[in-house]
Amino acid sequence: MRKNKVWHSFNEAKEAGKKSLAVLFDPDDTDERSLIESLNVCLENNVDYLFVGGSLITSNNLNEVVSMIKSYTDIPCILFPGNAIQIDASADAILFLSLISGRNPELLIGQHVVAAPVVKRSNLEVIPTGYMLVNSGRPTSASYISNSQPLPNDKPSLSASTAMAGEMLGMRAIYMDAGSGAEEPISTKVIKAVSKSIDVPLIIGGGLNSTFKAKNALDAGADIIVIGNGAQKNLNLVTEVSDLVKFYNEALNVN
Ligand SMILES: CC(C)=CCC/C(C)=C/CC/C(C)=C/CC/C(C)=C/COP(=O)(O)OP(=O)(O)O
Ligand SMILES: O=P(O)(O)OC[C@@H](O)CO
Ligand SMILES: [Mg+2]
Repeated sequence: MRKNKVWHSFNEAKEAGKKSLAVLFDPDDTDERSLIESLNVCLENNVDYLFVGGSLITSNNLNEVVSMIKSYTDIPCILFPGNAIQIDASADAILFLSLISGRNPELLIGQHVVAAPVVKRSNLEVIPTGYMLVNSGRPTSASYISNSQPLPNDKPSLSASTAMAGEMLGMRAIYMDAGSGAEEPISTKVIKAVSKSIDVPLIIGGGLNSTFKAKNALDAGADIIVIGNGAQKNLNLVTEVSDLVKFYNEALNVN
């Protein structure tokens, strides 16, 4: 297992008050040409992390996507797996997600038992991550596939207590997700409550398809914001959101 290089970069940034941007690639929605185009934009804009994964991957190209990311960029490539078959040893790290918002044992510990020997043999950096789905209006792929009930978007203390429990269990990051393509992102009240309750890095994603929504998440306390669908539909969003993140970091004088 690699030393905790990626996690340290999450944590050092957080401690310095620095915000980071991750772009999510879903292998099912990625072809070679658009991937190269997107990677160039990520490189030009100094995107901090590249996440790769999906709730359900029907294609067989996880390895190709990771290999292309590794050969075109030196941006850390981080697996964001929907299940135990989404493991590729050539990535840099894996968010070892446990779905702590749900009560489905398969996603709390089951897939992890299946994945553990494969991950152990790899050189992947493992980042134990409490994954919390938050209701975003309509069901998302992640809420449907996980057969779990997301946290309500208007009960900050439920999310805060869940995140605290995850941290107390030893999770080294919390990823709160409204789900890919969410109609509504996670409310700022929920993000604020969670951010105040934990010390580990807080990743926020789902439905961040405008700079306005990205800014709200950052203002509320997100350390890392993730954009997926929005970037896929409009690559300019990567430039706009990374300019926003740079603006924050310059204002903090931590660039
Ligand atoms: C630790 C290992 C190996 C697996 C963990 C498995 C767990 C707990 C998964 C959590 C539940 C889940 C299904 C998460 C999916 C997260 C993800 C990669 C979302 C990406 O977006 P999609 O949900 O694919 O969006 P689209 O509907 O746009 O395709
Ligand atoms: O695709 P979007 O809506 O940007 O969501 C990104 C990610 O958090 C989904 O799991
Ligand atoms: Mg998907």
